[in-house]
Amino acid sequence: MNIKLPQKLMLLGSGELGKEFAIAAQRLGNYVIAVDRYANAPAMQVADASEVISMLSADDLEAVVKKHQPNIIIPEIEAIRTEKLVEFEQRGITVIPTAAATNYTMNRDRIRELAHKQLGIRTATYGYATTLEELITISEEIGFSNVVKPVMSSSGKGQSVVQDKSEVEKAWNYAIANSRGDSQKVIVEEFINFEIEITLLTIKQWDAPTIFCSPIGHRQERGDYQESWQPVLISEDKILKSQEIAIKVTDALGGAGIFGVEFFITKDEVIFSELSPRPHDTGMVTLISQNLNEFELHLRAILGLPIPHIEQLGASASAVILASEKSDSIGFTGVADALSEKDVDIRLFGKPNAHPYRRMGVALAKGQNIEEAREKATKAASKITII
Ligand SMILES: Nc1ncnc2c1ncn2[C@@H]1O[C@H](COP(=O)(O)OP(=O)(O)OP(=O)(O)O)[C@@H](O)[C@H]1O
Ligand SMILES: NCC(=O)N[C@@H]1O[C@H](COP(=O)([O-])[O-])[C@@H](O)[C@H]1O
Ligand SMILES: [Mg+2]
Repeated sequence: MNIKLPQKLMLLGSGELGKEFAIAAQRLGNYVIAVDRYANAPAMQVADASEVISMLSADDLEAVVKKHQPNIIIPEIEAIRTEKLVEFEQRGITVIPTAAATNYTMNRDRIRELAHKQLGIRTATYGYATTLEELITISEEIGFSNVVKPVMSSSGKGQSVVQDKSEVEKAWNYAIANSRGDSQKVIVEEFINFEIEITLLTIKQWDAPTIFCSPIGHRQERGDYQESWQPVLISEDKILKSQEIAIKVTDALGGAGIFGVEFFITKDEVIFSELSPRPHDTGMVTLISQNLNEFELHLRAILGLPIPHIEQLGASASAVILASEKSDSIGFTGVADALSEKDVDIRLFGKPNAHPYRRMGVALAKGQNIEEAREKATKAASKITII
């Protein structure tokens, strides 16, 4: 592939991940159109043009594509009318990684069937339910503890850990209330008592072999990421096993770009969880931990540019800066204090409003070892107050 620059790139979703991607794209002189459901979204602040639409509306998508005529469409969130992406692809616009992949990965059941049934990959034992009665039956089959999630949701929305039968109804109501669109289907998974969970950033290229970043460890609360770090202390065998699974799944999905492939690592096993066909939130640690961050890698893979070498720069960590209340006018204090330590950096996303647990920024740190890097990132994040 010998691509001509600049390209016209349309981002569907313009949050913190899109913002860093847009910056990477701009650095190579590309033209970026940032699209999201609200005005002044992070990526819009650094894009050449922006549009506010409902990305679940085929008509809205048609209108912005017709107006801006992008060469490449880059989904940044899951909640998109993916059937419309198929149509764009048929008309010759490149969709990253492919229109079909975005559809598979936005439905937990579709990607799970592909990985487990079609490809024979080890996952948590699971089942589905479309009514409370079905959920009770399947929960008892799988056993407790288990995890209930809407098939259509992300960032832990609608997800709960169920300890026993008395908690099933609450989990059902919570999942249905927080399900995207009008889907009434949930997945129940056996609770995996993992030693560590990792994201394997996997870079699928048009004309070159798939390559990997060093695995990223992370800690989640309420199904949402709190801190991540790189590298992780797991055996070479387990790394190779996770790479083998990542190749299988991403080859089945096709196309090009970065994928965040999530695994649970137990004492003896590598268990596939799910994947994002785009940069991963836990991968924000690469903003400090690698010579090329996950956004630059995504861009190079999309444009068919070479990636001669990915260098891991040593023990690094990220910690999220979360809002604690609802607000329409955002300010930060404590930034100077947070930046006073060596090898600490922060990103404040510029989201125009806040609500409890909304991710507003991230602290990044390097240390002598992982413990120190995590401590520094967490400490820096805790110094920042949203006012
Ligand atoms: N079967 C399970 N056993 C143990 N923990 C689980 C299980 N499923 C999910 N979790 C925990 O919840 C987190 C979020 O789950 P999952 O990745 O499926 O949700 P998500 O909504 O897609 O999140 P995101 O969009 O941020 O990746 C996991 O990273 C893990 O910490
Ligand atoms: N796990 C997926 C993820 O982290 N996605 C990132 O969060 C944004 C939405 O944030 P918001 O909900 O605060 O608008 C998305 O646009 C993307 O950048
Ligand atoms: Mg996940």
